Amino acid sequence: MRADETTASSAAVTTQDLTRVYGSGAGAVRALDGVSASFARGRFTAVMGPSGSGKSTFLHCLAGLDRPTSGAVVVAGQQLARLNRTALAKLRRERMGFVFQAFNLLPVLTAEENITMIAHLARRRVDRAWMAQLVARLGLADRLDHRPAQLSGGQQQRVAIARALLTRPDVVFADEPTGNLDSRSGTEVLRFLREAVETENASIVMVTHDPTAAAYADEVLFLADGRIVDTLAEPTVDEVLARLRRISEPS
Ligand SMILES: Nc1ncnc2c1ncn2[C@@H]1O[C@H](COP(=O)(O)OP(=O)(O)OP(=O)(O)O)[C@@H](O)[C@H]1O
Repeated sequence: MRADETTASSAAVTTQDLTRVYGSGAGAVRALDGVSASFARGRFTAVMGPSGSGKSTFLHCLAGLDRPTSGAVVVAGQQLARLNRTALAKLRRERMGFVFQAFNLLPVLTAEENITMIAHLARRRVDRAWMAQLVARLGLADRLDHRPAQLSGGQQQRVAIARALLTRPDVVFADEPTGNLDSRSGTEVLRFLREAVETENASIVMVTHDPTAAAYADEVLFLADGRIVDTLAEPTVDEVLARLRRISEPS
């Protein structure tokens, strides 16, 4: 356990009254409108909502990829708005992991080099035993010398997951991680993320449109018009669909 974890709350990420306004004047768009949320350590949370409800904006603000107009984001005990660019980049490298819909692997690097890239950037010694475990569990052992173009989409996403987990981040942000995958590869990815939560106490925040993917989470947050309008613990596909339908109905 890191020293600062002994005093930190059980939350991996918290937000307080998060607001993000794009543009100004009559054309201003309030993409987030006072979102306060807490993502506990060792929990898998899905963020859902209709198109334009603010999901991507929320994830980008949580991950320090976008600056909120007002309100606070705290990751690993640090308030992002108080960090300069260098400190924010360091925090992102060392304490956050990322899994994107488009995989975002470097094409010139092998699978192994992609997996270790963030650890190298963070000047961290690669934990070889942990890496071997990840690679074995993700079924990548015989693919480590391949470049991304030589891998299937599912394999590329599994490389991205190994990269995200290798540094044992405080939180993994996943943006539609199954959006580019067929259902079998998508299921493998979701099962692995679930397993990482169960066995490694990983904390995952995942934006998804897919109720099946959301059902792998411990909890679903529903956004509409930039606000949290509902939450669902221990989600099932049917209940997620019912809640989404309710949100989309005109009131
Ligand atoms: N850079 C931007 N400039 C202006 N408006 C933006 C910008 N990014 C997002 N928006 C607006 O903010 C609102 C929320 O967008 P956001 O992309 O966060 O929604 P979303 O729930 O992720 O949507 P989707 O499911 O379609 O990806 C939308 O009205 C969108 O048009």
